[in-house]
Amino acid sequence: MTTATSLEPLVVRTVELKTSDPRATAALVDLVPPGRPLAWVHNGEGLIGWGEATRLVVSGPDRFTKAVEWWRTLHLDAVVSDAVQLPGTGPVAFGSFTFADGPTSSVLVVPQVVLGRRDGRTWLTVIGSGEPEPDRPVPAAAGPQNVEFTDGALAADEWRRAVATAVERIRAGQLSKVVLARDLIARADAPVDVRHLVRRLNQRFPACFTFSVDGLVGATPELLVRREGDRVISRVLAGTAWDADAKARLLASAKDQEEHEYAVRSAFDAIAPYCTELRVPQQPSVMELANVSHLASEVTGTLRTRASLNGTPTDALSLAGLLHPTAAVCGTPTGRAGRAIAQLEGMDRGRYAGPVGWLDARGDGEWGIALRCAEVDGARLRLFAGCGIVAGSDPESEFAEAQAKFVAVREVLEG
Ligand SMILES: C=C(O[C@@H]1C=C(C(=O)O)C=C[C@H]1O)C(=O)O
Repeated sequence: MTTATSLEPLVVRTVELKTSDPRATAALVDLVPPGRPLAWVHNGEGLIGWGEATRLVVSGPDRFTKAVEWWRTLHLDAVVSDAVQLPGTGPVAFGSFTFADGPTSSVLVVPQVVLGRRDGRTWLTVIGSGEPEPDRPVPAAAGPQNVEFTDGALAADEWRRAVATAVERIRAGQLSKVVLARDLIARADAPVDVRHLVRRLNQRFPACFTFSVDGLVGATPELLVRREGDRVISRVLAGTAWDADAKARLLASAKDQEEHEYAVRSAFDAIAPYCTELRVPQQPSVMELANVSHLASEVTGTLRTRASLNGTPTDALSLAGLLHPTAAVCGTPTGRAGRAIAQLEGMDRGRYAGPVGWLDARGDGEWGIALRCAEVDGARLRLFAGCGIVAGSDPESEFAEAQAKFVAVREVLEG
């Protein structure tokens, strides 16, 4: 299924903001507009968007290729004046894609106004007729008062049993790894202001990518792919600990190293054919966050020219489509793991664990994996957390791991 709003040629203009402009010095997250804002912020830099010039809604196994084609047609027809010429200037689309190939909707949204920051430079892009953007930081948004949490699709015990079934299947040799997730429903006494979530997540997890796209809001540590020109990078995470000595325990844990290796291998294999060189560190490092720590590997490479690939697109979104789903969120082998997820989780993941990020007209962009996030629908939120299951997994500690991952969003909702 594909639907798109009008395909009138877009008129796009990017200008750099003077340092005297208050928007050039305000924190990006303080400028995020109310409603259903668009945002992608990391270490104080990134993009935020107002309004909607046009959108694509797409689903199915070819959702990525359809979206790439739609975006290509849209920006090729656009009339662009770009005085800044950096990744993220000129026409930009924010996107959030489903984990699964089913009928649930994925979206690309082209805002009317984008404010971007990189290397201390701030720019403003107006797309179409634009709409007035705030000329100063918006007052802080209040957090929700009373929030109640209830189980989502599976109660705690049912989910532990699903993990036990997965472990049995793995030990029986049916597959090597599967990532099982669960959802949690939160109800606040009034609609939740997304700006509050964005600001608090960014404050608590500055090294993560804080995102807000069409009601999906979170702070993910996992960068599926960043493309800048011919440079490509994927920060693969898998293997988690959350107690004292997490770092030493992770580096010494054979089970976590195994989980991690599957994820790195899947990312490497997906993009190696498109690269002239692709490097993987010999040993993973440890990424320490406020709630959990992960084994992490940065896979970095150089893309082949498009001509040498017979015209195969290697824009950031095409690469995200090739990489998705890595074994960090699906499993090994991919097909069997995907089927086990559909059988055992008892829910539709929606856009959780799918690619979320942005794309420009050069094909540069950043796509994270939508983790540590919630679908926000007024006063009701759906939170997600999952864990990689291998032969050595124990249902009780996987449950505790999922709880530790939920903390990211729970904390900003509760406090
Ligand atoms: C699936 C999630 O996280 C993923 C699974 C991890 C693991 O199993 O150790 C670690 C990081 C992520 O790749 C999640 O946060 O929901």
